[in-house]
Amino acid sequence: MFRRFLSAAATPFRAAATPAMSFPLKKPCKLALIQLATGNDKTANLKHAGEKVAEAASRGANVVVLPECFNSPYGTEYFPKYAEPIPGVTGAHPPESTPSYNTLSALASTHKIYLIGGSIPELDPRTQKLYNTSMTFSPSGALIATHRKVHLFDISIPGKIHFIESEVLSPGMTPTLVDLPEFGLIGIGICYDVRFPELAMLAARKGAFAMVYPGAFNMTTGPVHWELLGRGRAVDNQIYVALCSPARSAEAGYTAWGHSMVIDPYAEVVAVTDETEGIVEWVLTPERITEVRKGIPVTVQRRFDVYADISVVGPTEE
Ligand SMILES: NC(=O)CC(=O)C(=O)O
Repeated sequence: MFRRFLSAAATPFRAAATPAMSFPLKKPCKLALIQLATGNDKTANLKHAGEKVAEAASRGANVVVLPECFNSPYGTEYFPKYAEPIPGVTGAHPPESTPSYNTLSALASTHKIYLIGGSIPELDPRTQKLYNTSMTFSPSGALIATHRKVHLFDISIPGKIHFIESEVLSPGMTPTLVDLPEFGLIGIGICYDVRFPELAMLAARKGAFAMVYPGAFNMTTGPVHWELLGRGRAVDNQIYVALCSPARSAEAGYTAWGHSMVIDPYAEVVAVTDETEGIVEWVLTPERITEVRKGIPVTVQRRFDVYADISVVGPTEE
């Protein structure tokens, strides 16, 4: 199951096999990706995120996305210090212990937007485990989904980059599909999750119109893989893909690649920025999905007599 759904509108993962998905998106949806400049001061990061979310909302965004670890520097040494519990996921918590949740909820309700709050280091007080977790809020400020990064970023390229998230983080155990009732379903992944086609495939096969990945690629992998992976997930599934990075900072221990982008269902990069702070916007339309799927009808040409239907097999239980 997609067990991290929190909304009544949640769609069980083991729904009937995907129906024809001609209209996964119900109406045009303006998406804004905030390539946020962040630093070491959590309070300042939250305030600045608020300013940029307000800016995106004032330009008519329906769905606003923040980057991975938007409230914290990206590094295993920082996660324990910046981690917070998430109300509703691990019970009730005093407001002073959940500033990121409070800020995101208030921003979503003030601006009447869906807010995919990048990710934050999450502390589960029941187990003392830490996760890299994305929260999604509805326009009423309700938390409607959380996604704990399923694939932890454990890589070692000699002389280039060594990063082992699993030294301090635990992996999430479920894919995440969130229902935005006016628009449709969106799948959420975090950064390294984009390297695993299965999450996007599962979401698309369940009817998602987009995969959204808050992410922070780096100066080694970013130039070669960031766009390639995003376009791969888009062309495989004929869905929109959004990649939302922090802005690059010369002072940060981890140098983010930047280049937040929106990719359309034909795998074209339709909106992109450089490495500096900025907002990437695009209006996602049902017509574009329909046009692409009509022209290249892979969504109805699959051969489940030759290979398994992953969306019916589904993920293993936690
Ligand atoms: N930071 C990540 O999770 C992933 C990344 O940078 C990469 O896959 O490369």
